[in-house]
Amino acid sequence: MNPIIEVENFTKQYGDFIAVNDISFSVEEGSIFAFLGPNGAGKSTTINTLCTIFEKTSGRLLIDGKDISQEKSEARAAIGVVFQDSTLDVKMTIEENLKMHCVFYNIPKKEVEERIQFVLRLVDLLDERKKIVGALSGGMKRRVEIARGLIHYPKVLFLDEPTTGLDPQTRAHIWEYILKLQKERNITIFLTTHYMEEAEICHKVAIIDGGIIVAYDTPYALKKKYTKDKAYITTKEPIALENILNQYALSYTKKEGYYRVEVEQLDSLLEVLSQHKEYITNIEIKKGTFNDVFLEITGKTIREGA
Ligand SMILES: Nc1ncnc2c1ncn2[C@@H]1O[C@H](COP(=O)(O)OP(=O)(O)OP(=O)(O)O)[C@@H](O)[C@H]1O
Repeated sequence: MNPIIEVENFTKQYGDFIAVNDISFSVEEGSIFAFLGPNGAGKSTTINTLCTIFEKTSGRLLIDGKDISQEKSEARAAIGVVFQDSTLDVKMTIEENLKMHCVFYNIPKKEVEERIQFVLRLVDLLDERKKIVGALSGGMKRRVEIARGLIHYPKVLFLDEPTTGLDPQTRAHIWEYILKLQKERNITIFLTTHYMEEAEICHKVAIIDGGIIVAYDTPYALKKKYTKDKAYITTKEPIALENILNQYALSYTKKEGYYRVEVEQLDSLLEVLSQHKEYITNIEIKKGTFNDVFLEITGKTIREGA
């Protein structure tokens, strides 16, 4: 697969403050990539630089093979952006907002209607096109922004925290559109998020903390590397269970009414269970979560739900 975004040794300083510190990564064409990190980690700085809004301090950033500093307009033509804060004109209709964007991108007049229909169909807003944006719900506004970000048919869509501030049902809907875009249109999606479950849906995730990429891989590989499954065992013979756990060198914590066992070696756990099976009254195995990944790597939990 082709990398459509290439970032090499990117650094961004605000005065003396280094907001992003020498990061490198690439994003494959047609994939969904998440930049996951807490407040102030450097996500918006990176996205805004890639979108040619901020100037880099140093490094090389390419979009669709175009250097964003030297071939700014070519790079811009390849990207669509949905910002954290709405930039729609609330006094205008959906259609008028989109038409204004067509002018901005020099879209030939004869193509405007076809494009408006195309992008509004993608986000299921075709019948609402005459509605004033100010009267729409938060979720609908976000969908209009996504439609607007697609009107010039970009190869890459940048979404800065696309679902922040939306209720869970609306968030799920926005995700339906994101997945549809990627699947049906092969558009590369680059999004920032602080929601763990959103990062989990993406093909690749880069975890950024304090301006540095601290991990970069598929969600599956990150969980495999940084988390351990846990077994929750309830027994009629606690002392016997402790003895076997010690014998197989499995770490455990005694809790009120059950034992929490770190599953370092599945073989060892299976041995323990088979030797102790007549006393076990309940067992539950929990997989490691993305929260565990983040905690393991950064030593802290990420702000959720903001
Ligand atoms: N214009 C600026 N001048 C000075 N410092 C800035 C400026 N913009 C951002 N910063 C600082 O750079 C760091 C990274 O900020 P950035 O907005 O990129 O983080 P973020 O990960 O996007 O966080 P959030 O989730 O809050 O948007 C933060 O410490 C922030 O205070």
